[in-house]
Amino acid sequence: MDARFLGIAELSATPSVAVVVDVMRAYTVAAWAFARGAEKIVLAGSLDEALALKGRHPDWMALKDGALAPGFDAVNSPGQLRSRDLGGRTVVQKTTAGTVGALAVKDAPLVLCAGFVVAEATARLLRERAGGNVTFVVTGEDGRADEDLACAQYVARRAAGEAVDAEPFLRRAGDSRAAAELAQGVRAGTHPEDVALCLELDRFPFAMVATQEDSLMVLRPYTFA
Ligand SMILES: O=C(O)[C@H](CS(=O)(=O)O)OP(=O)(O)O
Ligand SMILES: [Mg+2]
Repeated sequence: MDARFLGIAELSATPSVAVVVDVMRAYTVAAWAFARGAEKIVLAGSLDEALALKGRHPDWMALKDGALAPGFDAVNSPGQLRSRDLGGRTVVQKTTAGTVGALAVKDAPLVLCAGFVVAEATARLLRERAGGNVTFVVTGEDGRADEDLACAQYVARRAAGEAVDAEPFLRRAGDSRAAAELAQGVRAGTHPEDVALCLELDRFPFAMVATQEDSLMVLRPYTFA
């Protein structure tokens, strides 16, 4: 497997396989949403689109990063989301980095969204499905967010079949700017356990696959047989 690690702005051609990484916090939140019963997550391109979707589907749950805003039901916090019952619900998610990264590769034949919580399942799906080039979209900080880069590099090595000690990768993520800002309350819409929840390696057994459905980018869990 040939792995490339690119920021969103560095994406030029449509990759054949894309792994969109957002550890803090979009794809940790998405994984928790599925763990709490959500059926699917629609990745919205803007706050207005998220609100319009919610307007057309009042039973859907609209989620944004930052502070809660009128029309939205939840924020991008795994600590807050993990106590919600989302059984059968559709979530609409709009965040600064994670959802933008997935929409940037929406035409790729295979798009996975990942964080540490689904690292091994993501690597397993890559081992099963991706033989050649894999583009890891490092969504944070123009491709330099160390929590995302560390996770991407870890998954790439596991996908290549290497035995890898996860601890240095998790430590890098824990020392990242995003972790510090979340812990210090610099970012809005947080929970005290958000950083720890984002660093739970393989918390969930499923991968997350995004596909286009009726012009929407829709994320669903992928469970192995
Ligand atoms: O909610 C998050 O952690 C970030 C937004 S911000 O950097 O805190 O403003 O969004 P994400 O797309 O999950 O990185
Ligand atoms: Mg992020």
